[in-house]
Amino acid sequence: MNAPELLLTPREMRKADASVIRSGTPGVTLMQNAGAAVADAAREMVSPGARIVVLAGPGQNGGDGIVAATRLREQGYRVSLGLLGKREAFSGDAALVAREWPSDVVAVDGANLAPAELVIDALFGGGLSREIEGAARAAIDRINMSGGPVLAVDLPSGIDGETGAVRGIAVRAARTVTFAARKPGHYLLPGRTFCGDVTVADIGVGSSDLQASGGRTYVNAPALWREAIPRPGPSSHKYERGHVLVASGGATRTGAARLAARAALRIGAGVVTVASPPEALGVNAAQLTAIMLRGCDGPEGLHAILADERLNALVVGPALGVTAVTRAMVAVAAQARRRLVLDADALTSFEGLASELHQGFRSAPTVITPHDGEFTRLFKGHPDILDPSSKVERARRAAAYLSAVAVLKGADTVIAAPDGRAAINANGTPYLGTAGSGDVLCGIIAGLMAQHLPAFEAAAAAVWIHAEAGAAFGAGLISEDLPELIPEVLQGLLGA
Ligand SMILES: NC(=O)C1=CN([C@@H]2O[C@H](COP(=O)(O)OP(=O)(O)OC[C@H]3O[C@@H](n4cnc5c(N)ncnc54)[C@H](OP(=O)(O)O)[C@@H]3O)[C@@H](O)[C@H]2O)[C@H](O)CC1
Ligand SMILES: [K+]
Repeated sequence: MNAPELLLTPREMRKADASVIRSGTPGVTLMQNAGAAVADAAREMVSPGARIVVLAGPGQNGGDGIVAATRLREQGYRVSLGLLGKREAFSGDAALVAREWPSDVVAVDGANLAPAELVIDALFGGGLSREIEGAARAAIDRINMSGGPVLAVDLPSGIDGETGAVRGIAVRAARTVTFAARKPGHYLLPGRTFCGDVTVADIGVGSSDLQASGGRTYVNAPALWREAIPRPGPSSHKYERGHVLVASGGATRTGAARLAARAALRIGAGVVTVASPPEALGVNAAQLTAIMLRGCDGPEGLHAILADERLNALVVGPALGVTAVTRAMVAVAAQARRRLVLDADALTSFEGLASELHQGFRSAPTVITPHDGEFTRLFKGHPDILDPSSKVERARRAAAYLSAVAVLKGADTVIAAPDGRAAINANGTPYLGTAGSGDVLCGIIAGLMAQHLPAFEAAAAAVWIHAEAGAAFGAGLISEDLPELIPEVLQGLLGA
């Protein structure tokens, strides 16, 4: 089985580098390896002898660029080197490799990009620390205007490796070669859209060095949770596969619960029940077959239903209304100590009241699934949670504060656990932005938790499966399609 792919922030990457250097490999060897990998990628992009302009910044990223320039020149390419700053200003390993460049250099603003068949962007990588202005900004502007392909070293210059943010301006690359491990900024938006194809070069950083970085952010992919997906045994009966209860909204707001319920059943929960307000029983009954139905009159009704201990996973929120009654439903669900998924109105009903949920979920696995708007409303008054510029960090802090897994939705959905693990999802499709899509996601999460997946694995698997189903369908997707697409995705995962 493949190991989960760890993503390292620039700070964590520096710790990994330090670990390599402690074990005896000099830093300049890492730089030589990095530059050689960039040169290899360049050779794949242009024909022999092509004109290549390398633009190098003042740090180690520039050093990698100079190594690549030197290699490519030796291999017969017509290479010119533009520096941001003076050649003498390089320090450390970059100063060592700068001495080996045998030809002239020009200032970055004097580099002529017009004849270049390839521009190698080595202005800034993991050391970018502020907004880009002045000569560097003008250089990036010219790279983007040049119209030719750009190969970025480690990160497209201007993209923050931790957050994926554009620090004022950023290079638009056709390809990015990064080293040892991808960075969150390669996956988080908008960074992802600037990178082109990203490849990871092995520069001699071993897996124990990567572990030494302390990184706990992963790409969300089956390697992270496939082993946890249950396969029913020969003697399993339906209640062993879990019983999900989905709370329905009133008579004109019942569709969300049915979407969640259908998804929970499709992902393998043995039994699924919709808990319906009395006035909505008719409309729900008319549209449910394999899914069971029970009348549920508000929080007291929910409390009474939960006397049945076989109900082991709950979905509360979709289309329930932003009201004190919804808050009371959440309180009943939390006190019932069942696996719990909270979305939509369950979260918005606690606008500015996250403190009422603080640690309320400690006793049972809980997942919250806000999009950005719901997240901002829920954590109003909590700058420590809302302010970090990294989406991963915001999700992580929310998870720690609530003792719940936080799924911060979007085109770059982040899943974070209270223990600090986080995953960034990358297989999404814009077609998932359709009414009811989030309700289906809640149902998949609850269906997996009902089958005893731990909350983080359930949430991460559900986000991936949901996205995979949406991407498989493509144009014309509506939420009703999503539960019906789950079997194929599941069969692909389980090989059955
Ligand atoms: N294992 C690896 O991954 C290796 C990667 N390598 C490469 O090293 C870089 C990181 O190198 P570092 O020197 O830390 O950082 P940078 O080269 O990205 O940039 C630092 C310099 O840039 C200046 N800076 C930062 N932001 C700006 C800005 N907005 N405008 C102008 N100048 C800026 C910064 O100046 P300070 O004043 O902040 O100090 C530095 O001068 C990594 O990306 C890889 O490419 C190694 O080669 C080996 C191993
Ligand atoms: K770069």
